Amino acid sequence: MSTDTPPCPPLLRGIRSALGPTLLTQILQSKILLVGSGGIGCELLKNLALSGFRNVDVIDLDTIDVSNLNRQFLFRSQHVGMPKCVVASEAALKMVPPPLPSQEDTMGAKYTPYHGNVCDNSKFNVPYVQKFDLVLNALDNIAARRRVNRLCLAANVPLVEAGTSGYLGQVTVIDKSSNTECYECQPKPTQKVYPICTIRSTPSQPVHCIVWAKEMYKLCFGPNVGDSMLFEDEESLKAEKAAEEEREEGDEGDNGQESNGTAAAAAAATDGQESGEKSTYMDLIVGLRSLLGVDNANEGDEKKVLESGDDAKRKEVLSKAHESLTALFVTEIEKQIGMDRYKTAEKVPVPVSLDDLAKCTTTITGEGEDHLLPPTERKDYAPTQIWSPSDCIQELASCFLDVATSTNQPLPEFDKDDDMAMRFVTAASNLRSYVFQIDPIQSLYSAKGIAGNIIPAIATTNAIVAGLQVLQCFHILKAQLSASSKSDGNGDGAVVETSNLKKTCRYTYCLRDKTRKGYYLQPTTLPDPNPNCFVCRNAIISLTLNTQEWTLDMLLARVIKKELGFQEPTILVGGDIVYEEGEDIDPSEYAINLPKKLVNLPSGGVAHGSVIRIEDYSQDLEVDVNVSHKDVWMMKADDDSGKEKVDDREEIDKFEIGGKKPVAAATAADSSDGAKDNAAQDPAAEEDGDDDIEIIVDDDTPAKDTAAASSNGKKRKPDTEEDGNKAKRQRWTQKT
Ligand SMILES: Nc1ncnc2c1ncn2[C@@H]1O[C@H](COP(=O)(O)OP(=O)(O)OP(=O)(O)O)[C@@H](O)[C@H]1O
Ligand SMILES: [Zn+2]
Repeated sequence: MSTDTPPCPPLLRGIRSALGPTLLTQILQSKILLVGSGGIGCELLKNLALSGFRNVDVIDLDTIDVSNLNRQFLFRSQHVGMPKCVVASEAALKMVPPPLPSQEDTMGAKYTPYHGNVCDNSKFNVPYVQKFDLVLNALDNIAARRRVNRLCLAANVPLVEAGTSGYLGQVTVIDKSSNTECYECQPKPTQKVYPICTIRSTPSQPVHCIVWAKEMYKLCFGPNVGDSMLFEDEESLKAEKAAEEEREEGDEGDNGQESNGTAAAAAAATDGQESGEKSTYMDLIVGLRSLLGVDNANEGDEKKVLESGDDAKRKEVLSKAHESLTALFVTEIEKQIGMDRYKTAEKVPVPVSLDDLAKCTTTITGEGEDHLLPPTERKDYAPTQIWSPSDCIQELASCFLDVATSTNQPLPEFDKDDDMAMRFVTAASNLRSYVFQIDPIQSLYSAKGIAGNIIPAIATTNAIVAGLQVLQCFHILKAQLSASSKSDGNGDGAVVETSNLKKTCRYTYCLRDKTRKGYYLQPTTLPDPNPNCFVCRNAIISLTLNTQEWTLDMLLARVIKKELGFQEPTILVGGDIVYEEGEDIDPSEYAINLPKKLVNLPSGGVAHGSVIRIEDYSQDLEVDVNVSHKDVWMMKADDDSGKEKVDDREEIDKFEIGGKKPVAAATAADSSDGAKDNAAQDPAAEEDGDDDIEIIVDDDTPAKDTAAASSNGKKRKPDTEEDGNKAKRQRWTQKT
């Protein structure tokens, strides 16, 4: 970067007075990458432009939605549907103070949009990031943040990371050469944790019913029926039955005492259905999927199951839907009551009335009499209305008809912004709430808030956080400037001084309530890295799973990609490659190993005590994984008995990443109990990959501690720097 001082554009004289001419020159000449041009990103772009930054790349994968217009102020209604990064870059460019007339060409500002996913390694890789003086994150999900974190570490470029959640926000600087904590040094607490048995059989809050309805949506329309935690087939039931028998044997050996006195534990032990017997609705729903064309569709298939005017088919769909809904909301409920499942429950469930269910077959959509239309098609419809049970039935019927007339099969994963998905989830969850007498019944509008786990975005918090990010940019540029001038001062230039951002940059919290000293912003020093972080410290990871049952495919999808965030992994066992992905690599070469059990992999296989090496050149990441074999999973009861209780999740699905993987911030800060740190994972329940997920784990898993810490909504108010560092248990739960 040249240090010639260009003349100052008139509108930047204020900046020059405040920061000095040298830093202004640095600002004018620096190259910045901004990832995300949503809520924070729009604010940031405006700040960058008005501060004089002239060379900015903007990456965003999204297009503008009407719902963005209230706070993403660079967008107007005519921009709806256009790429965010394009519109935002154009708007910001117009705000860049114009150069002096004589400087037109050399001072020309460039705001370059890239409409794409930052995880796309072919475009946004280490050499790309190395071109920048610093990177700014304005993202809303963990996967993308994780990706940028790794790219910046690999490229050794400082990253200004930020997030907001309602009135709370935080900004920090991650810099490899300054030895700061990285984004992944502290694992991210997940937002909600619900016991599986609560969702399946003992719901008590609207949110339990909504989580259930989202699983039901997956069961009815999802790309893979087995992905729904409500799915049952012979095989899974057989395994469940075997597990139960084992449990019973274990209990006998323990004088037959109930391991945990709580009603939830009792329900968990038997869960939703008698072991070995499918729920009454299961086969009907699987049949309905097939009738709707969910299972038999091929990609790009233009054929609809139900053409307009085909009354016979329409009748068939509605009649099958009626049968399934009756099984779901009447027969199965009666069966459970008959089995005394709710003997001790405060409220015994009440099946939906058969009269209401009959509305299913009379539902009409499109033109017709008002009273026969589903609620969302009526003239007076408003998303804040509360639907009666018969409204819910009609809405569900219309969803089934929509799917039958759609060519877009199988449906994508649940998305709160998808109209049909929200209609389905609102109706199904409310019917369940009616059955279990849970208040309040939700409107579509409020159900959407719960289903998407939405904390309303506060434009002011975004603005404050973006302001703080730009202040950090000034500090970084200043430190880079002083480091380069010191290096130059060595005469021969042989020793390159690196900037230490810990001296100048701050981790800053944006608080809702004032600190004792009366401040709403709480700056603290940049934390040191977690020595156990496998991303920035190359720490060894320990992994416990059933090596005789897990296949390489499971390991790859559930642990290596989903948990550890590898993008293009190469997996080595005993020094030999057993799997490889990436550009120029033939995926079929190692495909043969994917279905193999870990113990049967080449080079001696993976068993207790084996070490697997995983490398990812796209992220410049290598890690060793110490594997332990485990096939019986015991868990501690949450009462004081200290007695162990069998974890009743699918044995095969269980794994534990522990020891060397950074522990959850909440438990790390609060507890010295190592057992808590090793929360068993339930990958089946962790389908979604972003911040908005509800993780569903069983009762008594230590993950509960994490959830409590992240969802209690109370944030510590750090008054001193030390307090501020402790408050990091709350970090990174932000949405935006
Ligand atoms: N992997 C990614 N690559 C590029 N851009 C991303 C990626 N993930 C998220 N983004 C972008 O980051 C921005 C985050 O901003 P923000 O959350 O304010 O926007 P939003 O998703 O439109 O808001 P909301 O979710 O509240 O409706 C979005 O514009 C989103 O498109
Ligand atoms: Zn780290």
